[in-house]
Amino acid sequence: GFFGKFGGSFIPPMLEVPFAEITKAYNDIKNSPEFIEELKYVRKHFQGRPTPISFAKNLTEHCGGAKIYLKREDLNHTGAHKLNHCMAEVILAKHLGKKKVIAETGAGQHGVALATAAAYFGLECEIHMGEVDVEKEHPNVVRMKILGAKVVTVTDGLKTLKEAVDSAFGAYIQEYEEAIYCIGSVVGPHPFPMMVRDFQSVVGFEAKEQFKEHENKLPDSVVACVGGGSNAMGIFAGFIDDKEVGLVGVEPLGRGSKLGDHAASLTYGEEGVMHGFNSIMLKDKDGEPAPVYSIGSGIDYPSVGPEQAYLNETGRTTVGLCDDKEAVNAFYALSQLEGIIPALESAHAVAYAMKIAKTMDKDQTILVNLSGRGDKDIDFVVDNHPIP
Ligand SMILES: CC/C=C(/N=C/c1c(COP(=O)(O)O)cnc(C)c1O)C(=O)O
Repeated sequence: GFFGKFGGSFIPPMLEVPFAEITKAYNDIKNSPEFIEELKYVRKHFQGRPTPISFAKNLTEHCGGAKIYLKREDLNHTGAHKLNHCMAEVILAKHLGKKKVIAETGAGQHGVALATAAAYFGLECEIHMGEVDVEKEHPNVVRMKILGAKVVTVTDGLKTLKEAVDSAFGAYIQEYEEAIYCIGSVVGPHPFPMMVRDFQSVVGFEAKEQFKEHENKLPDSVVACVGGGSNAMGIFAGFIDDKEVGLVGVEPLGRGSKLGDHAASLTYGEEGVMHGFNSIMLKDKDGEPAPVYSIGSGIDYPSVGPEQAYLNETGRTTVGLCDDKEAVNAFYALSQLEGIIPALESAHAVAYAMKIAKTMDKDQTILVNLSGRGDKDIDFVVDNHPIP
């Protein structure tokens, strides 16, 4: 369960057996024809996969350099990439005879996706969400409830994503016999980072084939925003062995580089264990997870997936930065130039692509993982950042 020195499973002894069960069940089903067939079926007939790759012609001309392509995970059912792992996590939960799934959510996309998968497969769903995010991503809270999920509002600490994970894990520990934790990204104790990356890899495999239909070659750069790292690992999966393809994870610089004003874990963090895994995390002076901030509720997380940390340390991936202002600018630019309203998280990847496109030749190409749509963000953005 390690990626170099990163990853592992730092969990209380009482969870050793439940996590061993999850790991065994996953290893049992991941190559079984039934699991593969069921996942293929729900992806095609329920999620609406494959999602297209769109050439952002107007955005490309606006930037005046490399051609920008978008992998449209905003068109995946529920409006983000999250359903790719939630459907698989709930199939695994059923295989383990679980009655209930528990998770955290920040942007509410993972919460909506898990509630959707739980409704589809007939399981109970409990989502923990920071009070700040309950307010800010209100449309997604309403969707979770309509879908039959119980939403637990978390009022500890900063009342955002990190606290939602703490709270959800605490609830899971109380009922790990009949429930399973369905984590929202490539984070957490082994086997979660591996499992979620496997479940998201469909995005990268689709994208590699689709991109060659557009350009008859591979992209020069693949760009994705990084919160925990699941949408990035998913699209990177299709290109990881093609060394000529640059892989860029974009971290949120929020209000600036002062600790507490951003969530750029790989850029400013150091090695440390939190939420059951060793990775590169932002620490306060006591070595605890530092306060973090981003305009994107799904990327304000003080650590990052262990595989992401490993790929960055070995130089296979590089890190880009995007602050709130650039993200809002990209949110409006993509909307007004391409007719696509992106999630604020995804807007970080779009903003970075816009930045590097200008420095690249017109025959070069950038593929952005457009991880989600911005419906959840429209009131917050318009209320705080007037439409240009
Ligand atoms: C699990 C906590 C993260 C959430 N969302 C993260 C997110 C992210 C960042 O998550 P990762 O892909 O795992 O880095 C990117 N794009 C969209 C549309 C997102 O909603 C959530 O709760 O919905």
